[in-house]
Amino acid sequence: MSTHQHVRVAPESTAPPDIAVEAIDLTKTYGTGDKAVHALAGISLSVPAGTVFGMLGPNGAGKSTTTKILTTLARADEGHARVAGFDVERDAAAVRHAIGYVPQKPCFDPTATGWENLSLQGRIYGMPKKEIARRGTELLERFGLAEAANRLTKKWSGGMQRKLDVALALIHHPQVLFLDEPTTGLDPEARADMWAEIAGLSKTSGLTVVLTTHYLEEADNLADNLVIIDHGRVVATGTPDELKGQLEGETIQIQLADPEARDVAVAAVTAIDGVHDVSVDDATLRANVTDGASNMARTLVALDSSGVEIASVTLARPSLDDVYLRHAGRSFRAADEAGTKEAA
Ligand SMILES: Nc1ncnc2c1ncn2[C@@H]1O[C@H](COP(=O)(O)OP(=O)(O)OP(=O)(O)O)[C@@H](O)[C@H]1O
Repeated sequence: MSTHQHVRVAPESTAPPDIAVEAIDLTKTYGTGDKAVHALAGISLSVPAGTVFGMLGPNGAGKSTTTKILTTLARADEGHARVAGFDVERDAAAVRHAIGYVPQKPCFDPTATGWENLSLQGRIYGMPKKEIARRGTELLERFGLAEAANRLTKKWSGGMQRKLDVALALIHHPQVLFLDEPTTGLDPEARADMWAEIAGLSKTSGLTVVLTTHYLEEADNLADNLVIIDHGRVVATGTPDELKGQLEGETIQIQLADPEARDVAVAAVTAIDGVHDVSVDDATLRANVTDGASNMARTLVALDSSGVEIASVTLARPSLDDVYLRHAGRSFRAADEAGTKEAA
């Protein structure tokens, strides 16, 4: 792992398991009494080896806590987890050797060059000098950092620094790479670049990647399978397409001119046959419709007859936001904002 600590060499393991990560009923409470925060209320998940797995959830959902337990940095109160075939509690040292971990906060040394950072990381893992040089060169080239390798990393761009963090986590050839919010704070171009790197890692190196994100688009783009986490529980699981496929038809999204009209609007739309899962968040009303074109027309007529003014209307295929809304009862954005406020 990429935190600066010594780890023992892993015991001989048999062939890599088909399931790279498995968690069963993990619970975790921080604090006690009135101050207790139930961060995890029974998280279970299973990650096939060689795939990208997404843990998607709003701020405060429990993604980082789950990652910390799987990377041996925190202990669950209850439940079990195995990573790369090793139990996270009984074989913690073996787990640490089998994984790379990129936390939310940068872990490179800004006062050292890229090359010095990689070299130090290799020494922490007890790798021979020649192997550090070989693997370091390979990683610098793979991430397009070779030209900058001898410059101080504090002068690198945010995207380059993030890629160095990933390279550091990969120096010792881990089987499973954990990425905690890998693209938070990056500009759109650097984010797209990082997505391409992450997708490439599992496709070309057979690495298992477990990433946490609160970007719906990131999970949709990258994850072969994902869990949606809300309030410390898994509320939905599947491939992005399976999850979206659970919602039949299309989604109508209507921006109300006056948020005060939302109750009247919901009542009017709910009464229409073929319109389901009507919800409203501030001034945005959403509903699923089986036959988009004709139900869109009926919806607009119903709102007009009820005296509800409309600012704009869109019709779209269901997104992961709609999946989240169905399971959590509120939009992802609203939950994300609430989670940020709770944590403050
Ligand atoms: N060390 C801690 N002490 C007390 N409460 C904590 C601690 N770490 C996390 N929490 C709380 O546990 C809950 C889950 O936090 P966690 O960081 O796992 O969520 P998250 O989904 O990763 O969110 P974020 O994206 O904001 O990191 C939150 O309510 C958070 O405030």
